[in-house]
Amino acid sequence: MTTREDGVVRDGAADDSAARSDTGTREEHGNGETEPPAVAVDGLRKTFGTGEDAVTAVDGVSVAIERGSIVGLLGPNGAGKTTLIKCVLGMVLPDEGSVHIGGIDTRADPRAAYAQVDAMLEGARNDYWRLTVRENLRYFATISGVDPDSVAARHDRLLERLDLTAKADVAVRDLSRGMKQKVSLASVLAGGADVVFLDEPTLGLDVESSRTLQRELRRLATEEELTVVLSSHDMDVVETVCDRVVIVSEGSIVADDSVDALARTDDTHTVQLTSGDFDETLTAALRERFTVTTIERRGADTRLEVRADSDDLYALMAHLRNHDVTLEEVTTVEPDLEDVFVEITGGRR
Ligand SMILES: Nc1ncnc2c1ncn2[C@@H]1O[C@H](COP(=O)(O)OP(=O)(O)OP(=O)(O)O)[C@@H](O)[C@H]1O
Repeated sequence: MTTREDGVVRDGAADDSAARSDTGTREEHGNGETEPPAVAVDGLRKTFGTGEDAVTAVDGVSVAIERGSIVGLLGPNGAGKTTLIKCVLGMVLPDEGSVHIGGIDTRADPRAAYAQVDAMLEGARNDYWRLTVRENLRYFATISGVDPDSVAARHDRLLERLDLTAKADVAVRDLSRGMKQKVSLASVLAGGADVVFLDEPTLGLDVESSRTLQRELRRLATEEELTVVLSSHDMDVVETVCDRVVIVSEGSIVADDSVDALARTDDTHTVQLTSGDFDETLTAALRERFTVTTIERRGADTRLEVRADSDDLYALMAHLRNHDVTLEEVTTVEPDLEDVFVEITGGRR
């Protein structure tokens, strides 16, 4: 494994089947054989400090991540995402629990377990700025234990797909911030790792570059079975690129499902109500009693946006009936990941 954060290098090692174990869920394959998950975390716990100052950053987390999937790790600031990732990568020693990568116990045989893992933990700052883009890819392939000549075609493809071909022979220090970020990602992928951990990979990227990067991650997951664990505060990125979302709050997993399934479990609805009968007194009364998020004048009409669970919605409609309000239009807004996240984590970002 090579992490871009601290320069720690654990190069590839011979597979040690003695270190493989059956811990963690195994995936069924068409031929009836089972394959261990790409990453299996079981009962992971980590507390920093002692006594009154103790902070339990990871509080008994268990999760299995299947091969070829992109999993988004979300949570408010301080939820424990970074600590969890660092425990999985062996950069922080957990107090309890186990981590298996491709079925290999990371404590029993860390070299074999981490041989196919790479990570970008702090964006662009870990590339070698004096080296060109292509030299960086060759360097990171080499320290992953791969002969760079054997993956030259792969590097060309990566550069092309990330719109970096024209910059291949330019020193990284002469690139824009967004391009440096893309070089960082290309470096993480340069050695052909099976599992990559990406912390805020799209931070600072313009919309086009962010989309390019998301497309490439999806392609690698679908075509090459790359497994990606991606932590981000950008809900749109997570919603677009991830197969599955794991939400962490106060050290524990509070939700773990596909974006669609999470949206379906959200009992809070956003409704837009348009009427010519919303005068100031009625609007003030509604704001007092319900969660009115937007008030918009539209000619003679007013449109209110209200967030309400089923009980509130019933009470709201009764209230409007009692005040003889004629509704011109009622629209229900489908909850997006942001709504679900706010609901689950109590509004913390
Ligand atoms: N080395 C450390 N020593 C003491 N406390 C720590 C250490 N690292 C993290 N913590 C604490 O553990 C908790 C979880 O922090 P962590 O960085 O894992 O959260 P996070 O979800 O990654 O947050 P963010 O989204 O802000 O990056 C926080 O309360 C943090 O202050």
